[in-house]
Amino acid sequence: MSKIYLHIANETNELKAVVLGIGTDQGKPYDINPVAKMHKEEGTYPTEDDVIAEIATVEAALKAEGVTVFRPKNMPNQKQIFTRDIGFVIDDKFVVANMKEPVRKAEIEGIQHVLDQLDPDSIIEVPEGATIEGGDVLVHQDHVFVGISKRTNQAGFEFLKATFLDKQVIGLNVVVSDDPKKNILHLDCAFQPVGDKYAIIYEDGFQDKPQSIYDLFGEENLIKVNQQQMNRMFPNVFSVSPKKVLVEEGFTTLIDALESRNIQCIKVKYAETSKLSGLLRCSTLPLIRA
Ligand SMILES: NC(=O)NCCC[C@H](N)C(=O)O
Repeated sequence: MSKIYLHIANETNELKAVVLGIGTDQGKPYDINPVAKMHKEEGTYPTEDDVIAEIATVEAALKAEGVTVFRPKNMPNQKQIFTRDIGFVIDDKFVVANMKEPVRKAEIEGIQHVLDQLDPDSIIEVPEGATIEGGDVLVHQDHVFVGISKRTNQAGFEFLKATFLDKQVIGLNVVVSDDPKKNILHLDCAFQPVGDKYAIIYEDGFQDKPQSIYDLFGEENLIKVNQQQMNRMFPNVFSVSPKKVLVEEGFTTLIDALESRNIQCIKVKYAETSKLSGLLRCSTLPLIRA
């Protein structure tokens, strides 16, 4: 079996290998976050066929960029779209997430064939009591940003801090609400580095001003989005390199903002999947970046 040599130092370096979610065999609609709950109640929940079709366009776009794309094995009655949350890579370590929502705990079994290709010493398990989901973890060279959210608790943050001693691990409390317009499900719904020095940010998604982000990026390099844009998940794009980003095709103001900074946008349709409260970063689990 060929080995996978993990390497993730940031959110933007040239992408070499990724695990992209699948939309098949999802089982019943779930309401584990306020946005999905709203769509379930209002009868606007996305169909399985639409989600499958949208993910297929992402797969094609990634392959066109020369990226090796791994997929989860289909499991009956499991939503396996948002691979980002089930595990994450920091440098050469794979942290197996401890999912807060019981209904998502089995998803990791779908990527066992990927885990089998890793050096067993590179796999880190999260201790009981600590919950962490990958959407709350963003690596930025010597820094790791950790969203403390409904899904990732203080113990999860402390665990990462104690495990990655050579990193500065920064905890950021995000806004947790039952209101679908206000809730920040994971840190990557409110913040994401992009390009070689920029970051997309929804400032009101944090309980306190995220000073560390201002200090590290500089306010002039922050691409600020408003609540309506956050609700459409503008911060949740996905970089294939510092010069190229996958973006939902309807995010025209963001596309302009990125292109004016010399970041090329690969446009994909992902609006139906976004109704589950996840977009492109949420659907991808990078394993290797340059
Ligand atoms: N990183 C993310 O924000 N992931 C999106 C997960 C959406 C999924 N429906 C959930 O509620 O867990």
